[in-house]
Amino acid sequence: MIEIKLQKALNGPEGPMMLSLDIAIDKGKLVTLYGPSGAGKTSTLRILSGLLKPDNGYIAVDGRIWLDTAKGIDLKPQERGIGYVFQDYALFPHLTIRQNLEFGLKKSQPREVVSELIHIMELENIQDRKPNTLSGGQQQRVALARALVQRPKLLLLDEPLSALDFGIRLKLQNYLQEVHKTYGLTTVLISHDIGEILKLSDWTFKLHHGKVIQQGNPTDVFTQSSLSGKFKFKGEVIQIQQEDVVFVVSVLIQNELVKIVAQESEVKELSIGDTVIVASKAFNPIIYKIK
Ligand SMILES: Nc1ncnc2c1ncn2[C@@H]1O[C@H](COP(=O)(O)OP(=O)(O)OP(=O)(O)O)[C@@H](O)[C@H]1O
Repeated sequence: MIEIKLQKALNGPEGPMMLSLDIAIDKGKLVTLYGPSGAGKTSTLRILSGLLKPDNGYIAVDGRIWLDTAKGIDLKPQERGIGYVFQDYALFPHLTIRQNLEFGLKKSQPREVVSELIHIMELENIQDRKPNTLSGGQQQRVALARALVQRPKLLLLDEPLSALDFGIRLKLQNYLQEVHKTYGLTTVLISHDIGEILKLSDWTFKLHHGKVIQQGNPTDVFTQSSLSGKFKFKGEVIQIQQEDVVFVVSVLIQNELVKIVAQESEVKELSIGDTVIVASKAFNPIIYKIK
């Protein structure tokens, strides 16, 4: 169990803002922080890792106190047993992949830890290459492996997949799920991708202006609108074509092109490049297994 109580005055996007949290995370769970830019998600991870000092705070992980400002306890980042993965992979460019992982080994650790991670993360074929010869997805796989070298108790992931293509992101999500289970991690993930959150996480905290405004099972947190019988997707208008008396609007949703029949009154306000919501009354949705 991780207990987190903290307060930190921040310069929010609209002026001074108090990040104020009192939350608990069960051991072994993967939880997500979701919320608009500037809500305080990254600051929360930085405080958990010890990189940012809160004004007041108490953090205990499995009964061990990492931070207690009232008692003057504040463990250094390297004493906290944390793996941290950022959106940019931050690998050492002059080291090979294997060397990047070995760099993180503590003196007391056997080198086999690295070989095991190379195996689990399927990095065998690229272990002797330098980071700049790898794709973004491969580099992020390495960054994830590197974060696990020291066998952290807590894995912090700050939008690690958001810079990657949709297909690669799905694959990396599978790796994430795999290592989270294999290593019995407790993981805190920041994500803006609701599909990713639904797929990966056990619990979601919705943050706004430094406060948790909603928390729960992600299906409950994100499907309130679908209880009304609707489902909806966000997409970009790619093409608008007139066909007889109706119009066909092509909308790019994720990486799929969806054609929607619309009336003249509906397309009047639309232009190519607009971001739109495609919504439907889900009277009879069809579900296909794709994997
Ligand atoms: N050390 C600091 N002192 C004061 N203000 C800070 C500090 N670090 C960050 N901030 C401000 O706190 C606010 C919240 O930042 P934070 O990075 O935590 O938001 P976020 O929810 O992660 O946003 P995003 O989704 O854009 O990454 C921002 O307005 C930021 O400028």
